[in-house]
Amino acid sequence: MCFHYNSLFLERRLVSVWAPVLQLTIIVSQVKPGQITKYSCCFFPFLLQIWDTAGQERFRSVTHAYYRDAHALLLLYDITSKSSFDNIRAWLTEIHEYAQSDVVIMLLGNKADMSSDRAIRRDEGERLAREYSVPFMETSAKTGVNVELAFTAVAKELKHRAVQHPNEPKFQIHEYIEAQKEKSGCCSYF
Ligand SMILES: Nc1nc2c(ncn2[C@@H]2O[C@H](COP(=O)(O)OP(=O)(O)OP(=O)(O)O)[C@@H](O)[C@H]2O)c(=O)[nH]1
Repeated sequence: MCFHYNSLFLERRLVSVWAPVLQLTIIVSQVKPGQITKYSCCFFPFLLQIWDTAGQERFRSVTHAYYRDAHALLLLYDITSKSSFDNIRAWLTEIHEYAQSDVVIMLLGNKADMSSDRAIRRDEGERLAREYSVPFMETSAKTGVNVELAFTAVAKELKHRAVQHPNEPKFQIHEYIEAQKEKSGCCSYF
C-alpha cells in the first residue's frame, strides 16, 4: 500500500504507465470529497492500494487513519514552494508517531520541470532525506521524469520484503535508485 499527495503525479503513473502496460483496472473512489482518493489496482500476486491524501495541514488529523497501516509513504513537496518543503518535517514527525515502524518512506521534490521558479535547492532536499535516512529524488508529474522510478523502487522494496528468499541479498533501495538515475541520465532533463 502506498500513499502520497499529488493527484497529477499519481494519476500519471497509474493511468499513463500501469494501466496500458499491465492492463489494469483502476478503481478510483473519492473517500472524502476533495481530501482522500483511493485507487485500487490488481496485478497478480499483489494488490496495490494507493491512497492519495491532501497535503494541507488542516487535513492532517483526517489522514492518520489512512496511513497508519500503509507499507510505504511517498512524501512530495513542491520545489517552487518553501512552505510545502517545510511541511515535510511535520509529516515526518507525524509519520514517526502514527505509521508502522518499518514503513518505506521516500521523499520527492516535485515540479522539477519548473527549475526557474525553484525555491528549494536540490541539495536541501538531499540533506533532509539524509537526515531522516530516506531515499530522495526530484520528479516532475508534468514531464514524467522519475515518476516511474519512484513507484518502481517502492514496489520492488515491498516485493522483496514480502517474498525474500534466505540466500538472496537484501534489496537496497538507495542503490537501486542511484543506479537507475545514472542509467537514465535523469538530471539532464532539468
Ligand atoms: N509544472 C508542473 N505542475 C505540476 C506538477 N505536478 C502538479 N502540478 C500542477 O500543480 C497543481 C496542483 O496539482 P495537484 O496534483 O492537484 O496537487 P496536489 O498536491 O494533489 O494537491 P492537494 O489537493 O493539495 O493534495 C495543478 O495545477 C497541477 O497541474 C509538476 O510536476 N510540474
